[in-house]
Amino acid sequence: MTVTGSILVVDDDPAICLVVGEALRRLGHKVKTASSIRERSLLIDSVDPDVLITDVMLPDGDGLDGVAGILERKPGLSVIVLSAQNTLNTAIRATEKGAFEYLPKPFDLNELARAVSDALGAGNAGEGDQEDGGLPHDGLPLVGRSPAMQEVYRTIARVLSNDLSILVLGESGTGKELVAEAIHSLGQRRTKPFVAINMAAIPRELIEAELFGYEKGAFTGATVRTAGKFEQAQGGTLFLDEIGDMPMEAQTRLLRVLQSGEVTTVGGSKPVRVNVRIIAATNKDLPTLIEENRFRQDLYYRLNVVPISLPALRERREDVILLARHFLDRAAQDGLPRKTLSDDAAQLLMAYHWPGNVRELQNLMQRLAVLSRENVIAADMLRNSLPLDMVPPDYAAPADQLGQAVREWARRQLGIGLGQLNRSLHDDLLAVVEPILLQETLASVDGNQIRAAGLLGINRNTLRKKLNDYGLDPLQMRVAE
Ligand SMILES: Nc1ncnc2c1ncn2[C@@H]1O[C@H](COP(=O)(O)OP(=O)(O)OP(=O)(O)O)[C@@H](O)[C@H]1O
Repeated sequence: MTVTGSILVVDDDPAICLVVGEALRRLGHKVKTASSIRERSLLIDSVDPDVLITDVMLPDGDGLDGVAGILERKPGLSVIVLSAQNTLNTAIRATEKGAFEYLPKPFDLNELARAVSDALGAGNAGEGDQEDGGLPHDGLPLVGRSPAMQEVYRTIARVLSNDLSILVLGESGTGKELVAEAIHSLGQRRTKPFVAINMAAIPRELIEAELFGYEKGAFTGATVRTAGKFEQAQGGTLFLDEIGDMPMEAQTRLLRVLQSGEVTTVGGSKPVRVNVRIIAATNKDLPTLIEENRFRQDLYYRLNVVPISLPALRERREDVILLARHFLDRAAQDGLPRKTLSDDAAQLLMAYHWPGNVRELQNLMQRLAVLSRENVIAADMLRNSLPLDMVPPDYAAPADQLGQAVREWARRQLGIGLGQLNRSLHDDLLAVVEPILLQETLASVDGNQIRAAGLLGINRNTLRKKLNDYGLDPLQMRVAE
């Protein structure tokens, strides 16, 4: 049975209030709406909602400010935050303020409905410390606004206030170490050390000595007692990179340390208590390694308490340009000449397969910042720098491809005699291509209808009407800002 409740929706976009309000009412909830912080404050006591859904950018201020205060007065309330900013920063702030859920715009109505129903089932389950913990929000390291990255940000925000073990998964160069550093530097252990060790980069026979330390004389060359990475990370975070490459014997020892919370150096006998948060990472498929008896299942369960999967760059092409510009900006901050991307270069970057993921993109941008003589990086320049076999040969002529597709479509329609039916071929074609154009444009500006209308060269009302005419029912599609 679905639990229903009373909900206050706060958003300055009347369309969102309308759409969200309607959708929730249809599910049996009682809904009131407000368009500003002032109105929210006026209604919060009279409506006394079970769930508050609030936007962040409101006309009279930041919608997150004041949330902690509201929760203090109404501890049973659950807050769902909506935001078009889609950054790690917003996800973290929302969690810190005690929000139950954070939904980046454009969001899916089903997702919102599920969040509301979870919130009603749970009461306020916000894990935040209800106050601005003074975290270093500026210069957050992770760039990217794709839905997949937003999921990553949400998980990061949820693990900052606890010590759960994290397993970061993803291809090489997707940012696994960066995620580990972000969790450390934003979390409660940030004043203590962050120590990283790469299992694939250390000779197998030295891994245990590196991890657990060794006593003087434990082996040839051990001239002084040396603390291992566990001891070095005392109080902080230990990042175990390429964990899939760890030899079996070392895995057994690692498991024992994790279970007992104590390390004994190689050649030593006195255990030392250690308090470290473990973040492991791998680009290998650990369940397969377990089947092949190359990875311990019990260790896997211990490490994989919270998995974070980083998508390959080719699976989030919408982040490519954002990242490319970020790396060009960074190069400029480092004193290199400021470079920008031409439109065709941007298209080529989006079309490329990026086997080396973000690292490959970063290296390419740094190289171009140094080598390119022009201030605007052109596609030709990229063609010389990227392995050509990886670039789709037909990328350069999207307009030609579209023309060819239209030609084939028109011939097919005419061939089956549609012209004699009482229908308009012109409207039929528009009905195929225009919704795609509208949706893609909206998605590229995070659902902001004003900006989308600007890019399309039509006014906002026309855009709204078209969305309506094409049956792009805002109730069915992702909600725009
Ligand atoms: N989302 C991102 N925003 C900004 N920079 C990023 C992002 N992801 C990765 N990078 C940069 O790309 C490079 C590679 O990232 P990182 O070393 O974290 O990847 P990795 O997955 O740990 O790679 P490997 O598996 O090879 O160790 C780094 O210089 C990192 O700063």
